[in-house]
Amino acid sequence: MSANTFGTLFRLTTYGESHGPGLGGVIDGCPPGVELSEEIIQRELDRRKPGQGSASTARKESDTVRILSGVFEGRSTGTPIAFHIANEDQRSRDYSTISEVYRPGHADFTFDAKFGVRDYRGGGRSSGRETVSRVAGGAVAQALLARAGIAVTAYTLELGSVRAQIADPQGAQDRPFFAPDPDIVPRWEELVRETKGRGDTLGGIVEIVATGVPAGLGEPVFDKLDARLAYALMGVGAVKGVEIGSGFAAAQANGSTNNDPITPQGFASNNAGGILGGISSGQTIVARVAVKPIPSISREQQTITRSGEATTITVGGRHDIAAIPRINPVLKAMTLLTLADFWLLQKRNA
Ligand SMILES: Cc1cc2nc3c(=O)[nH]c(=O)nc-3n(C[C@H](O)[C@H](O)[C@H](O)COP(=O)(O)O)c2cc1C
Ligand SMILES: C=C(O[C@@H]1CC(C(=O)O)=C[C@@H](OP(=O)(O)O)[C@H]1O)C(=O)O
Repeated sequence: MSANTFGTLFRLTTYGESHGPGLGGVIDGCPPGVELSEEIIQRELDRRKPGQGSASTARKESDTVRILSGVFEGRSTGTPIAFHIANEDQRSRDYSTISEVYRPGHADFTFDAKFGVRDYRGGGRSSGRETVSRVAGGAVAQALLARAGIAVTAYTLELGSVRAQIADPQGAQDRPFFAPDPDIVPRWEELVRETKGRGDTLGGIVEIVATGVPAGLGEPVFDKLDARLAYALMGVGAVKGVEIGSGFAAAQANGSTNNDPITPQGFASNNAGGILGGISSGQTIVARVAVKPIPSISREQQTITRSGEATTITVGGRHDIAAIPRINPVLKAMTLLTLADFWLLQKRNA
């Protein structure tokens, strides 16, 4: 399996760089008959595209998707679904300052260490722009899973250290900033303004909720559902931690409080986050992701040149202040791709 392919039965292969002609991917393994169109994929891409909200990069990309194969008269045909998204606003000349100098916190140093050649115009393959292909692939997984009643949502729980109250997680999907609590949005907007004014950036926590997942998805040993979900989510740039259910808080709990009592009517709580022994329990799956602050900051930082000499850098170009909320649909997509894979596996084994 190529390092650019995700999944086993439902596979996404992606290509493209931030400043190349475009990005895209191929979905292999989607059964025939799934309702699909450019509009259906575009709906998801529109949630991620740049230029929306005060935390977003000023780069203007319409992220218009073109389906090249695998869909006929509004349905998947069972053949590879290929899609392409053209880059429209590279303005690559803005990026000359990072050609010889490594940005602290970004992948410039490690990319050079690995490949010895780096397309310095923006983040290249390491750019968050690469996630556009994941969202398109996730939209295909969403269409497949909708037929089974499985749905995924992802919303901001914390921006910086300002936490939202979760009153209605299920209804959160279409709210501004993908926030479960609309009252928090003005406070977050103010935090973004103030942080941007200091030439700095923000991280946060995103919560992901999957409903309608039947009991039995996942494998008991190496391909545990929680392990594969963490792999999928950690594979997104800027993600630094993943927890399932009560997660890190479980370390301080007792068995008596952390266990979810089982009654004839079902589980009495959901500290497990919907997964026990690597297998879905039929409860709602809950994961949280820690997102680090954007590394490209306009404040002076200490670094080195490609030849190892000490220097400083003040990063220019067009950058997000926070990957949140644009990362939210990406995390949703990675969860959908993971679930689609396990769902097909379970159907095959049934
Ligand atoms: C949706 C999204 C948008 C991002 N926007 C930026 C950005 O504008 N500038 C930047 O320096 N990093 C941005 N990042 C983060 C970097 O891509 C990421 O930190 C980098 O690839 C290094 O990977 P790591 O943080 O996982 O180690 C973004 C990430 C995502 C997922
Ligand atoms: C363009 C997007 O976000 C980009 C994510 C990103 C990064 O380093 O992750 C850096 C910036 O772009 P560039 O690669 O040109 O420096 C952002 O604008 C996008 O998400 O569509």
